[in-house]
Amino acid sequence: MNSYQKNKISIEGVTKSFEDLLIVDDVSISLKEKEFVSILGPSGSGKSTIFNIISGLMKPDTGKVYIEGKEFTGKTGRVSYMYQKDLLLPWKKIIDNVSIPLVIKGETMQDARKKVKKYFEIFGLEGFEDKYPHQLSGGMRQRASLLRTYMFSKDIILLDEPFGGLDAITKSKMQSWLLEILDKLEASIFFITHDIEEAIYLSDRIYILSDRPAVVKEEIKINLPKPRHEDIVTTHEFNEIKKHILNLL
Ligand SMILES: Nc1ncnc2c1ncn2[C@@H]1O[C@H](COP(=O)(O)OP(=O)(O)OP(=O)(O)O)[C@@H](O)[C@H]1O
Repeated sequence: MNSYQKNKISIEGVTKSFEDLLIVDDVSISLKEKEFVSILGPSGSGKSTIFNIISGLMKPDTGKVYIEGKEFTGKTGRVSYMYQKDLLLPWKKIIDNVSIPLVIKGETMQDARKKVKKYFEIFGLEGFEDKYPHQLSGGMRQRASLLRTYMFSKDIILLDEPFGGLDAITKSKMQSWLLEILDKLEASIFFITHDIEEAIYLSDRIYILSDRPAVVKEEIKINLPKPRHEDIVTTHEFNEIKKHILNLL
């Protein structure tokens, strides 16, 4: 990553309280083009609130949200956002679940199906277009949710603990898969997690948040070589970063 890259997202001086309880305190963070940036912090520290503000679902009390340099504070519809519990509709086939964002944007079901179909291979879902969510494994359902999110807006994506509900083995497979397809997606991704190893393994940069109210404690650049493989988690460099983060939290 170099300093000439454009900001896809930047939030500046964002503060948010709920009923006099300060949750987010003067947070300024950014995401550059094609970057993968994690927001790592304790449970309940205000991470999802920051995503709600970036996506425009919530207005900050103070501060501003910019997307590609334009002000977007309180405006929805520009970035993809996958919630922690983003469920597929059980009564719809996978292809129709994934088509929803395009249909909401006004495309016919037929056109939407055609457009999403070409991404089934990248997302490891080829051949499962006409299955229902309960016929897929947990990892596949999560990939289908990710694809649905990606179809809303392909260039800027917010992922709120997308692998949080998966067992350790599936989670590790999903992380490796995500790293493999990142180049093809050509997206800039903000990723919420409270899993330190996940954040180091996947990210170009990590913002470490404090306990509530969330303030940015440190911004860490992850200079581990790419492409990254699973065994990187056993290296000295990886463990040094992990130790540093553990000391901060
Ligand atoms: N709409 C709301 N009204 C009142 N309080 C809220 C609201 N949204 C969030 N909170 C409170 O703000 C705090 C931060 O919540 P948030 O979901 O942003 O944290 P988080 O870091 O994403 O947590 P987790 O990792 O557990 O999902 C919590 O104490 C929560 O109860």
